[in-house]
Amino acid sequence: MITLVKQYPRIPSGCAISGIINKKGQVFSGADIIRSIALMHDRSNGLGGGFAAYGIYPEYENHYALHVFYEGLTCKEKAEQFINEHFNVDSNGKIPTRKVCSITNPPLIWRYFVQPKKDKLLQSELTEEEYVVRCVMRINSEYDGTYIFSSGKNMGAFKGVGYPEDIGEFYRLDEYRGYIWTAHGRFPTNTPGWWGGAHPFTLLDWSVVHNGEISSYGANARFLEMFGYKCTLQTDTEAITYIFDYLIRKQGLSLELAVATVAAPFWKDIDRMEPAEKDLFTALRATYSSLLVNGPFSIILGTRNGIMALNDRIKLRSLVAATKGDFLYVASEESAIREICADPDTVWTPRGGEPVIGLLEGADRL
Ligand SMILES: NC(=O)CC[C@H](N)C(=O)O
Repeated sequence: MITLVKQYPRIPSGCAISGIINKKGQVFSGADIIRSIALMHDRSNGLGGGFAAYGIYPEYENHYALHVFYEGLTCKEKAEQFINEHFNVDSNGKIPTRKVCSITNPPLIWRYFVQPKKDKLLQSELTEEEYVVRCVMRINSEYDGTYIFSSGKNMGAFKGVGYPEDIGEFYRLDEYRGYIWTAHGRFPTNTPGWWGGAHPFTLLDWSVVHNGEISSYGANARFLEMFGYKCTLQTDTEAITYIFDYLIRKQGLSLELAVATVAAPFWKDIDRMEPAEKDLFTALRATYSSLLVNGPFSIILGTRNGIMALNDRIKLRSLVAATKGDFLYVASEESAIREICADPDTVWTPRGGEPVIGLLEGADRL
């Protein structure tokens, strides 16, 4: 019999996430997070892998570390004109990589440690962070073949097309030391597997890795566009990163309220709340109705102050958490935690919509 249409198995729960924080801020190498995400190899399909690491650039802790993909040298020349016009570049170079057989056709991957040019910043009448965000958005939307995929301080994203353990090897992450590491193995849902589309998605110090699919992407992206965010990377997860930046940095919401916006309680639950709480949650849902994230998800949000893992309200994706001493671990599967922490103090599966927060000692908010 001739089969005209090849039937590929669809594995809707594919994608793996993992995250580790040492709450005392002690740094450790990327080897552990690579082992953890590698254990979940079969949850990805080789079309994306990536990591976010915090605390890795102590010698440049007051600089924004721009990690950039270029499709070629012409793109680099053009974008560098813009970068040099807007920033003082104190150091730059190729991000060190090693040859890995399975990683083919990488773009040019460059890193710049920069600070905004004082006069430009003054002229712009923006806060420093907003200035950086606008520059990132401008490059990513107006400069063909150029993508700034990381723009935080003392942190960095490392990502690409491949299995996550190979991407970790490629970027030599065993040679970096950070106090927070998050990782992602991708099984793309509706969009292409390309270098810019791999997770994490970052902006300033925010990073997000995500298992799931956002059915509200269009509504979310359109709302974000009104405030200068441009979703250019073709993966739904990008919008989640900008939503947290918008709600927490620009709107000044607490993490709890941002969570209540993204994974809002059901109306039937709001109806049963005490009057003051009911008013608050009603106002949140009404004001930010376009920022409700619909569809299945488990995510890990990273910032310099800690991590937060969160499931959609009805927990349509797996998420497990564990602690051991000063460490908090979160991952799609318990085995991925036990691979690097054989004997955790506590292990639990968080409920839908209930954030697991790992704060750095001394930090009062994420
Ligand atoms: N399978 C997944 O969880 C995919 C996550 C996300 N939607 C992506 O395409 O990258």
